[in-house]
Amino acid sequence: MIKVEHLTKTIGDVNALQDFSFSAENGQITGLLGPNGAGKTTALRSVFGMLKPDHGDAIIDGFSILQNPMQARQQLGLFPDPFGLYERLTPREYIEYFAQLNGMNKTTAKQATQQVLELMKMQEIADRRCKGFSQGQRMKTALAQAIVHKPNNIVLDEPTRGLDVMSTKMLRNTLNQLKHQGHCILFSSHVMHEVSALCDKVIVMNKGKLIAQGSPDELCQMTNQSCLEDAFFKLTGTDEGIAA
Ligand SMILES: Nc1ncnc2c1ncn2[C@@H]1O[C@H](COP(=O)(O)OP(=O)(O)OP(=O)(O)O)[C@@H](O)[C@H]1O
Repeated sequence: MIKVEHLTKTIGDVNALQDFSFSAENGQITGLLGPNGAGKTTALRSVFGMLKPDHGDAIIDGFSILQNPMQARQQLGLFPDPFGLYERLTPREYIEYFAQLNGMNKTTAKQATQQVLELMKMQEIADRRCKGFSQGQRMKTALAQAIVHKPNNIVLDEPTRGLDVMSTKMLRNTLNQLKHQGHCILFSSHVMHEVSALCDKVIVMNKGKLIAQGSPDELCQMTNQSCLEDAFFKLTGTDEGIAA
């Protein structure tokens, strides 16, 4: 479970986060939805401890990212940009390396890597260098790296950006599987249909602030609209950043 408590961050002249609080529960997919510049990435970077807020904290499975950063980070899997993979490594080498970075010894890391390669059905590409991989193969490698240490919580910043239809579908299926296994999944997006289709809970933010939260249906009811896109428009007063 991820609890974001009163995050506040000013960057230059911009109030990127203003007393921003929400929680993402286990066994649910929580979407952070907001127009361009709303503060989604800043919030997720604060959750991961890459950015120090001026005020507030993020608590991951009971560990404060500020007070206990090591323990808090060990409960988190961060989905990296699938286009930024180190191309000279094979998925097995890549995933094993990250398993060890997350505190596993060599033997345990090898076993955990084999398990995740099987889970993601990656045996055929496990020992090929990532150079020349398709989008789907890159996405699988990136996701496998994020979950190899079996983190309870998985954080993804605009995970489908640049992915083709097949890779997006594969990612959605995997996120749903992880949710059913009880993981807490938190991702940011401004793609409405993706958020509608995937999320149990949607956190709508704009200008660094929480605007509304609830299931897609609840947000529609709250605003008297029939689809999330219209509800979002009503809540934020903008259609900026809405992607088809
Ligand atoms: N390093 C920085 N320097 C200056 N301003 C920044 C910096 N990082 C973020 N900001 C500003 O903080 C605000 C929030 O940015 P953030 O990237 O968190 O938004 P976002 O919701 O992720 O946007 P997008 O959907 O466009 O990626 C924006 O106004 C942005 O310009």
